[in-house]
Amino acid sequence: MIGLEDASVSFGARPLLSGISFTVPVGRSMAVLGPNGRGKTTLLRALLGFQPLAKGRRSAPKIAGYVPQHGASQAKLSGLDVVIMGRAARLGLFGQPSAEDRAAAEEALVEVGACHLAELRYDRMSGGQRQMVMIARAIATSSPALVFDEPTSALDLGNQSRTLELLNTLRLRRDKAILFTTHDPNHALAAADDVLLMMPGGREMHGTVADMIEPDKLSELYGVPMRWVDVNGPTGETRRAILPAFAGIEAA
Ligand SMILES: Nc1ncnc2c1ncn2[C@@H]1O[C@H](COP(=O)(O)OP(=O)(O)OP(=O)(O)O)[C@@H](O)[C@H]1O
Repeated sequence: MIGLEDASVSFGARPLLSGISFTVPVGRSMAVLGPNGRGKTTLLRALLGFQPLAKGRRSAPKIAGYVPQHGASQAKLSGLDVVIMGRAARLGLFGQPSAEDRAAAEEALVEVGACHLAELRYDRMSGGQRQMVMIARAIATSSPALVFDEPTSALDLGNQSRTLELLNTLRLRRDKAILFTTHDPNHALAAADDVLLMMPGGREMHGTVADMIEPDKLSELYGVPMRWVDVNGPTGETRRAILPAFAGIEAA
């Protein structure tokens, strides 16, 4: 289980998170949505112990699979080496990766569909390729907690779709607590059970995807009118998507 209980974070005199509580049990996935600068990254960092709490408590396993929004450069390491680093916390200070660690890293690369990145230097990869490698690294930890900060932000639509399918597959195995931030409510529809809406002005709302991902709440969250649309899926099924009606978009 991962979560925060009555947690507050301040930067200097500025309170950013105030008495926030949520839990993500093993077997469920929660999406966090909120406007830029509202505190989503800070919330993840507080949960993982990278950001001190002014008040409250956090629950997280000692080793978590974490994909930060902006990964470090990992200069000159291959994709596989970066994924093997996900095993590092299990190795101790001077431990060398075993054949088993290597196999787990290779398996994680297969799982995210990024075997072709194993030998490529990480610092020469595109933003999207790095993101896939970092997701593999998180999976390679074998932690029961996976925490992703905007895991699809650098990905094209095809890779977004594949990554969301992967997140959904991980969700449906029901053996991990998964938390991810996103700016697209459709990502919550695709891969989450629950949603935390960090509303403007400091309020939070928490509930199931069905209760949280709906036009009125999202219009309030972003200040943009939202509407449901039906889109045909590849096998003729109807998929519901929720879209912003940006100014300039003509009525359908
Ligand atoms: N170490 C820090 N010191 C001071 N202020 C900080 C620090 N880290 C974050 N902040 C501020 O806290 C606020 C929230 O930042 P955070 O990155 O958590 O937002 P976010 O919701 O993830 O934003 P985005 O959607 O743009 O990624 C921002 O105003 C940011 O400048």
